[in-house]
Amino acid sequence: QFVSLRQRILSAVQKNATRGDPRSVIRAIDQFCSQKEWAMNVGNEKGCILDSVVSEVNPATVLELGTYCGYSTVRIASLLPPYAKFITLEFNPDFAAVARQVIAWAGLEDKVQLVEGASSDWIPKIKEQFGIKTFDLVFLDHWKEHYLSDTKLMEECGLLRKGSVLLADNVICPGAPDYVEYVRSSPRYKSHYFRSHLEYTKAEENLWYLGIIE
Ligand SMILES: Oc1cc(-c2ccc(F)cc2)cc2cncnc12
Ligand SMILES: [Mg+2]
Repeated sequence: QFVSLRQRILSAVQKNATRGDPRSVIRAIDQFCSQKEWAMNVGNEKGCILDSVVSEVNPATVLELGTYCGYSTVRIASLLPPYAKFITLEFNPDFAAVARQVIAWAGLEDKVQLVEGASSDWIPKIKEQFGIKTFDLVFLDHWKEHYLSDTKLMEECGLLRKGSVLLADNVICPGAPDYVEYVRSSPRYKSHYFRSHLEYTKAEENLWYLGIIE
């Protein structure tokens, strides 16, 4: 019967990756998506940029908006210090179900909390539900229409502080023009972008780096 793309990605991980080895999980997904079928993982080129930002920030608290199959979740979780708190929000229950299994295959289920539901519903509850004051790093990789509203919501909920870093995928493709316009014109942020390509393609893409300065 019909097997969904996310199920085929999970099968590729279970077939080709070693349990407890995050790097083999990343490699298995990248091989499947570059050789068999495109999927909207952040991919290896942007993934290396993500890795360098995570290593530089060395965050004690991380929020990821948009888990999908858990590819970037595994990349981030594998670089965090042992005491770090990492929350990833996924709206789609089918994606969340696959991501849980991918994260578990990588042996990282104790490093990350996958929460199902809408970011706009969960962001106001994070402080009391997870005992987190502010986030050192936020990776935005969910619906582009929600980048700006969710960033404003995080500000309003006091989840961002001076020094917090926000990294946003897909500011070109599919694009988040209102978000880029807002953060570029705000005195609160220092922003720059990393030039890259849309995952598994030659199309131009940027990762948008945002540092909160006040
Ligand atoms: O990295 C991404 C890429 C694309 C996407 C889809 C179709 C297309 F043609 C180009 C790009 C969509 C995304 C949705 N959420 C998170 N990340 C995404
Ligand atoms: Mg993306």
